[in-house]
Amino acid sequence: MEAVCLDSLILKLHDVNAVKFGEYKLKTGMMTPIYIDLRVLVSHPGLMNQVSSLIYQQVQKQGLQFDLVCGVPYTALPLATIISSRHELPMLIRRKEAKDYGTKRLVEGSFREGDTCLIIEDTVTSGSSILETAEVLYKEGLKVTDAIVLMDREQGGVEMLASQGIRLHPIISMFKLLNVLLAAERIDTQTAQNVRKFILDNNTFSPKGKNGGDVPAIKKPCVEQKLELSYSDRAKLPNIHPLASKLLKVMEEKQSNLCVSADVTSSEELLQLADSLGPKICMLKTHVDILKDYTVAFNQKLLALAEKHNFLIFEDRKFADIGNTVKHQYEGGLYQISSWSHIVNAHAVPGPGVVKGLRAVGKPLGRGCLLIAQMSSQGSLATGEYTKAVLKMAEEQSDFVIGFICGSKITERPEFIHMTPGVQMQAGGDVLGQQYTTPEEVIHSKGSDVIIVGRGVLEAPDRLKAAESYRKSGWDAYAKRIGLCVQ
Ligand SMILES: O=c1ccn([C@@H]2O[C@H](COP(=O)(O)O)[C@@H](O)[C@H]2O)c(=O)[nH]1
Repeated sequence: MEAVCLDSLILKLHDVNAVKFGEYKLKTGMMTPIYIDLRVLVSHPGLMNQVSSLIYQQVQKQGLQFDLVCGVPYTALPLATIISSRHELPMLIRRKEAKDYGTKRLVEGSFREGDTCLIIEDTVTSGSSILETAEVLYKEGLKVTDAIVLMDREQGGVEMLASQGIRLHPIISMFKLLNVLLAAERIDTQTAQNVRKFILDNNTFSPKGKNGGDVPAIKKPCVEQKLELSYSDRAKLPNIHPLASKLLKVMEEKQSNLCVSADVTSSEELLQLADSLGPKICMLKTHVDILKDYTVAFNQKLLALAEKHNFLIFEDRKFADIGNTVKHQYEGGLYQISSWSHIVNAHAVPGPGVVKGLRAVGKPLGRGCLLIAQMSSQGSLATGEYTKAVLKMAEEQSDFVIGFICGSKITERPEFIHMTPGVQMQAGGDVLGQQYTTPEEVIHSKGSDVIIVGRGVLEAPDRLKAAESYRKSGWDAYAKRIGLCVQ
């Protein structure tokens, strides 16, 4: 399969007038200064092949598992057809309207109830077209967990679909497109600024408010008006948890939103890592139970290094039992986690009692907890309604829950900190189902606050150099997210 360079593809799309600047009306009725018209692809078979290759590369990168593909009618139909034919993947065709003769089916093709269907789309604004297709497929007994889109206008489609339990994997973001066209002098700075402002001001996703009512659509920072708070602004919020405030201050001071996941099995190596990478990180994450030579002295040494280099310790214990049991697991046993780890995390599966149990031990010590709202591993069940329930649980115990382990921002409440594992410089995955996203994607596009990096640093030939690259990449992505207003 040919390797497709994203930047040159963007320029080619511009060449064939698939990217238009002016005044256009979207499906939603909204007027837009940029219109992506991928219908023209049918007149450019070479380009159509390249786009199809890129979509399939993304399917592979994400390690998606599915039984069938289905293109959203009509523009994505030929794309899905090419992918289906080239890779021998069975395809379905969704009809927009049923025929009034014959089988009257809305979905053409053979499938079994319970089969998983990957949706392929050309452009996403709100995500409603993908959802409409998914709903038709659901009615036929099919499952839809993932969708791939060539062009994401970054107006809330990813978030809306995530709220419905569908992971959307975009290939080109609106901001990437603008940057490439600007760098190639296809558009001027003013045009790029106008489009950016339009995109940031017109997010279509309105999550349901606490009482079930609509809340305003998510707003991001815009060119003239700063809407998103910086880490240091958030640290000063009146009702922020003191530990979350401390973390945000550390992040700002060290210009680091990097948490290194110290997944090594020797105490000495872990302490050496903490000492050498300490200046680069805001947090060190441990799995204390993988140490083969753990002693109580280890805790004290780690705490001393955390003070020396001003970082927090996060024991990734993933508590998941009834309140009474997690209390013991947190406070006692061999590891006495509450005595040295500033932050722990928990699954919400047992219900609010798990947080109550941890809180009983951790709150008097000034500790904090992250709830696992989503996971980076392939096929994770922590999606959709589950993620929403986790958010609700956090809101109800925000005197102890300081944020989330998640793939992307799940709430606009600035007091909560979003931390994302599964980060490497190259998107991809491992053979055991881990899925990687880049720092830029996690912080800039997905709106998370902290990148958690393990093997990206640990397996690098020079760990310090790698940690510095991740620190810089995560920080630059944050600066870009926040700094749009001060350009
Ligand atoms: O959803 C999750 C939750 C936790 N993790 C943990 O983060 C690190 C990631 O290590 P990499 O080497 O960067 O893959 C690891 O400790 C996991 O237990 C996660 O990956 N995904």
